[in-house]
Amino acid sequence: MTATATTGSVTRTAARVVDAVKVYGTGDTAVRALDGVTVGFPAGRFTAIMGPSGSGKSTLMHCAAGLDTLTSGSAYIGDTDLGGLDDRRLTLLRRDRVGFVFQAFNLVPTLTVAENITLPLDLAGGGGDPEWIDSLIDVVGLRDRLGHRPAELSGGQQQRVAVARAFAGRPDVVFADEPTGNLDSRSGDEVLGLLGRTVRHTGRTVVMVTHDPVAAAHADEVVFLADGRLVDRMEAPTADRVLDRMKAFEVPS
Ligand SMILES: Nc1ncnc2c1ncn2[C@@H]1O[C@H](COP(=O)(O)OP(=O)(O)OP(=O)(O)O)[C@@H](O)[C@H]1O
Repeated sequence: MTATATTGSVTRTAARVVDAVKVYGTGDTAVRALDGVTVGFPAGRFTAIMGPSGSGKSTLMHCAAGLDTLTSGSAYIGDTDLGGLDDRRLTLLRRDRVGFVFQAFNLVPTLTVAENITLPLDLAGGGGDPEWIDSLIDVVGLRDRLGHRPAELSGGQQQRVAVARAFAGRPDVVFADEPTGNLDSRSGDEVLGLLGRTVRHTGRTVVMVTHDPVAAAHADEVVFLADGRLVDRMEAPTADRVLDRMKAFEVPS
């Protein structure tokens, strides 16, 4: 088991990368998007990845989630080394052990809310755990909308469906990439509160990329990237403290 010793307790790591390097392109045009990042995302916690534009946040998330491969170094989901998996096994791992929430809600317009939530499980040929899905529907507050189609929902409600879908298969970790990018601040706040509640109520793990200090403040911990490197971690963040930390990245003019 992957375990990180912390003071007085042992924290399991739901996902981690070790010495992660990602280079896009070759020669003069090569970009070193990740430059030797080692970071673990503790199980049962909500972690935000922050950093200036181009610092490597999305690249880190994509490589940690098995959506993209590292140039060198290793990425693990639990104890599984993603580098050791062929395409088929990687696809199965993403399907069975990882959930995703994207900025665009990516719901199927012709399906109802209930059908969208269970779609990945239905495609996998399972049906999932009905009790778990039932409790998720309450956590996301969509019980009275189950027969609606996405077009009949607000943006915030659609993202709540996407959150329920991401957790439906009881994944080890849910990766969220700017999940509030398409929402007004009130709906965004609701979705972030929901991600936090789901982590606390279910003991699942969320890793979220954001550039918004207010969004990051919903997380238990923030990790900061700059120029493809991990430069800081902050426990119990507040929007003001995150903003102050981000200001330190700005180049004085
Ligand atoms: N497919 C790609 N091909 C070439 N370069 C890329 C590619 N994807 C990302 N990059 C480069 O890698 C670096 C890191 O990009 P990444 O998208 O991970 O940063 P980010 O912190 O998520 O940025 P943002 O906040 O603007 O979304 C940037 O310099 C970017 O231009």
